[in-house]
Amino acid sequence: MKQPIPVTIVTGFLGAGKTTLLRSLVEKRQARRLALLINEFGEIAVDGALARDAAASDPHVQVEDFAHGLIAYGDDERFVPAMQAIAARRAQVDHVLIETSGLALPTAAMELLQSAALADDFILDATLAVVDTPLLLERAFDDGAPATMFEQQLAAADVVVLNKIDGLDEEALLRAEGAVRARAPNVRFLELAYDAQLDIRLALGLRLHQPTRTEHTHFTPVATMPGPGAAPLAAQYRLNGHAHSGLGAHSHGLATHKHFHEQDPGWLSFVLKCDAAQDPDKLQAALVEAARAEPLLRCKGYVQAAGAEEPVLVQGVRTRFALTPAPSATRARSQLVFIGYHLSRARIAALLAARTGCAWR
Ligand SMILES: Nc1nc2c(ncn2[C@@H]2O[C@H](COP(=O)(O)OP(=O)(O)OP(=O)(O)O)[C@@H](O)[C@H]2O)c(=O)[nH]1
Repeated sequence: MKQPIPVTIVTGFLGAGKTTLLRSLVEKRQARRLALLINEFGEIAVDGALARDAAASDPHVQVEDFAHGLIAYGDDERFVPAMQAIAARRAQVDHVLIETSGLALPTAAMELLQSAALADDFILDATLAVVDTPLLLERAFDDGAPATMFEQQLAAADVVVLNKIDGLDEEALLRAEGAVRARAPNVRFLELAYDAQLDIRLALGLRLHQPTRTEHTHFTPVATMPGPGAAPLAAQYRLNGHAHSGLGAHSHGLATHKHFHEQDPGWLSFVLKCDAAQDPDKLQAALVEAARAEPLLRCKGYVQAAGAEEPVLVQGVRTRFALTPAPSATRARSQLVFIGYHLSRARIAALLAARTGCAWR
C-alpha cells in the first residue's frame, strides 16, 4: 500500500508569524522535499513571495499561493486539485505544509484531508497554531471577533507555538503558557519559537494523527455512531476501534468550521495604492497613527521608497510596523493590504493622504 504523505497545517491569527515560521522551516529542511500551500487573506500575495524567497530556486521546495478566498472552505475549488497534483508527484514530495489564512479555521483543511478525494494520499501530521505571545499577554485576544477566531484556531490545534518571545522573560513565558492552557485545554504540546525559529523535529514528523496499528483488532463503538443513510468513512481501515489520536468521527464535525468572515461581514480587507514614491519614515509614522486610531489589525505590502531602486516590504501587526528591504524577486509596486474589523477604507486613505502628501486609493 502506498504511504500517505504527511501534512502539517499551520494556523494562527493575523500576523502571528506563520509565514516567518514556514520560511525558517524551509531553510532548515535538509533533505526533506517540501510542498507549501499558502493562503492569505487579502489580495496581494505577500506571504507566497516571502516563502518563495526563502526557497530561492531550490527544486525541492514548491510553493503555491492562494491569495484569494479561503482554501478548503466550501466555495474553494483549488485546494483538492492542488493536493491531488501533489499526490500525483508523490515521489518528489516528503511533506506538505499548509499555511491557512489568519482569518480561517484549520478544520476546513483537516476535514478535506479525510475526504474520499484525499484520504488515501495524505495523513495529517499535526496542526500547529502560532501565537503572537506579546499580544496574548497584552490581552489583545480577550474580546470581540479576534477573541472568537483566536480561540477556535487554538481549539483545533495539537501544538501551540509561542512566537515573538525574543524579548520575554521566564515569568512572562509562564503567564503565556497559563493563558494558552486556560483557553485551549486540549492542546498537546506548547513549543517556544525564538524569532520564529523552531527545531524542525518539533514541527515536522510529529505523527500526532497516525492510526494506532495493533496486532489484535477489536472494535468498540466510535463516539459518533453512523446514523441511517450515513456514508462510509473515507478511510475505514484507519480506524481500529482503539482510542485513536487521529481525527475521529467525533473530533471535527462538519459544523465546526463555517465561513467565518462571510458569517461575520465585519471582517474587511482592502488594498490602497499610491503612485508617488514614499518617505519610509513618514509612511511608517502615518501607518502607526492609523493603527492607533482605527481597528486595523494587519497591514502588509510593498511600497516604492523615494530615491531607492528596491521596493520596501511593509509589515504591520496592530501598531507594530516594520519597513525592510523587500525580497529580491519582488516587483516594485506601491500597494498595501489592510485588514481589520469594521475598518473604514475612507478614513485610512484620508489619514495616509494627509500624512504622506499623496493620494492613496
Ligand atoms: N520580533 C519578532 N517578530 C516576528 C517574529 N515572527 C514574525 N515576526 C514578525 O511579525 C510580522 C508578521 O509575520 P508573518 O510571518 O507575516 O505573520 P503571518 O502569521 O504569516 O501573517 P498573516 O499571514 O498575515 O496572518 C512580520 O513583521 C514578522 O517579521 C518573531 O518571532 N519575533
